[in-house]
Amino acid sequence: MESVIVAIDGPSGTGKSSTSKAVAAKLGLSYLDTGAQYRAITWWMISNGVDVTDAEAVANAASKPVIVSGTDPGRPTITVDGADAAGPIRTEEVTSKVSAVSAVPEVRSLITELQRSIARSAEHGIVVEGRDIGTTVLPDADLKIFLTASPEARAARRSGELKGADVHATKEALIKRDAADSSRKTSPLAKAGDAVEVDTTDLTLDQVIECVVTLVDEKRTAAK
Ligand SMILES: Nc1ncnc2c1ncn2[C@@H]1O[C@H](COP(=O)(O)OP(=O)(O)O)[C@@H](O)[C@H]1O
Ligand SMILES: Nc1ccn([C@@H]2O[C@H](COP(=O)(O)OP(=O)(O)O)[C@@H](O)[C@H]2O)c(=O)n1
Repeated sequence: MESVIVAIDGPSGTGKSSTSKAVAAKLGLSYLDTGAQYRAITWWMISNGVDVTDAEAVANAASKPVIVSGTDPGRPTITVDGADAAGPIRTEEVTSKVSAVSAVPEVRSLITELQRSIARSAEHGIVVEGRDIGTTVLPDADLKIFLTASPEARAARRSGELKGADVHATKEALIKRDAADSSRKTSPLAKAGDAVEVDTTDLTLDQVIECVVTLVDEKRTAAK
């Protein structure tokens, strides 16, 4: 197997970004954070006065922003209309509004096409992380992983990143976002039938990375 495509899905705080970046760096693959793309389009909607609760308004504006993702796992980047969006997409406002924007089918089809074209052009292969990569974006991925963890572990990890954040409030917000992402009509957060589920609650990040690298190696050996 020359080039390998790895899909890593799961809810917030399960370790998708940290695992995907490290696995891609170790194996010399590209890396794509699809959540950052949905956050970027949400940031553009907010900055341009689009009411994110108005699905029709969001759909009408969806093709306007130009979103570009840099796929080096050592230095992933994201720009919107040429402006660096890495900071602004992580605000609480974007986090609270992203599920509404990402549920709009027009947004999903545009971003899905963008993701497929990035995956196609990755010379040595790519690790793509998100919510619907194994089910919808790249159903033919060589390896699909679905990460899970208890809500308590996920909230503790997330609030550890946000200075002064209350673990209880973080847990409630996270559960609300999972519910919205899992219940939307168009490509909801879901485990693909052929994905390997890894519960990261009691694993260190290094153990999760090791587990995924081993699974990729096994796939490569089997394909020889
Ligand atoms: N297995 C783990 N054990 C402890 N902390 C972890 C583990 N995996 C990730 N983390 C930490 O949890 C936080 C969220 O991880 P991240 O990779 O951003 O998750 P996701 O992309 O699924 O939202 C980060 O601060 C990361 O360092
Ligand atoms: N493939 C994807 C990735 C993210 N998303 C949406 O984008 C949001 C932000 O994703 P993220 O991966 O940045 O979220 P965190 O897990 O990092 O908090 C999710 O809550 C989903 O609403 C999606 O719909 N499909």
